Amino acid sequence: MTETVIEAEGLGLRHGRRGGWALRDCSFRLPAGRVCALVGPNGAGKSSLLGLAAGLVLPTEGTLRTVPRETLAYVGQNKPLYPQFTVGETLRMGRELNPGRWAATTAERIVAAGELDPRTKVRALSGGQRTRVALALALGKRPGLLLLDEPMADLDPLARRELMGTLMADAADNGTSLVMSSHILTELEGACDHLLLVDRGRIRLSGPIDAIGEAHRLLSGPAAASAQLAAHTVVESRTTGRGLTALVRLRGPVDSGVWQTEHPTLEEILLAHLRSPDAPSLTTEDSLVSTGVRA
Ligand SMILES: Nc1ncnc2c1ncn2[C@@H]1O[C@H](COP(=O)(O)OP(=O)(O)OP(=O)(O)O)[C@@H](O)[C@H]1O
Repeated sequence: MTETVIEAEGLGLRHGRRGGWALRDCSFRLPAGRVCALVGPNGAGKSSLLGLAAGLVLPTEGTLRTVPRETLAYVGQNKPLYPQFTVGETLRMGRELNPGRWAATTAERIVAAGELDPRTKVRALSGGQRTRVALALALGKRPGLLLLDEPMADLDPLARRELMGTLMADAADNGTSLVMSSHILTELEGACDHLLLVDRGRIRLSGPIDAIGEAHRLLSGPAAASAQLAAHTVVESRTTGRGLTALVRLRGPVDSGVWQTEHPTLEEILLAHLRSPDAPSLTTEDSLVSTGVRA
């Protein structure tokens, strides 16, 4: 089995003793070398999951294993940087904190691509410019696993495209595993090959994007034939007049004389799951937690 960079089992998190569960009963495995989209609506638990993976908070229940701390980098939504440092001092700090592994050229190239003057104080930077410095610091660390909480949120479209390209190139060249959160799938689709859909603190979908796509079909047919759907796992079904459309996971053959079958888009799959909170979740083969596998 491929190396694992995150393995969660029965993971749960409560913020404070009186708080509700931000995450509950989450089990999944992220194989090394994947670029993973962590998607879900506002308040779903994405930041909580990244905070747990980054070791910023401890689980209330269950376990999460990940890579050693020195090979992990995390860029949170608030981009914690020292405001009184200049950009140049921030990169020097990166070098001093990561002796022997600091990728000076990578970090400097990211900063230079944003035309940032190394003498500018961090507090004088815009939100998007701070994101750039935070990404330079994170990639400079040459992480084995890079966790990014809504990295693209305050970047303009050009910077977004350029930095996404830099992240992808780094992942390809150095085998960096990436987890990027967003509540907008289209922001990450195309760049990612693995998906974690979190909703109301639960993992709803987990696995390679190809496998998740392949597992689902969109069926259209007469509402009168709806009983036939019981042979499959129905994620969502909608009736319009005499017609019925259903997003299903097939468990056997479909009568092609009755149903028209299509491959749904990833967005259709996600939206159907979000609209149907009671639909069973799906964890595809290689992201199943197998007891005994060490990270
Ligand atoms: N520090 C905290 N104290 C108390 N509750 C919190 C705290 N942080 C998050 N929560 C709660 O935990 C749940 C999950 O929040 P989280 O920030 O992980 O969601 P998210 O998916 O990242 O959302 P968004 O897309 O809006 O950033 C929410 O109900 C939120 O109110």
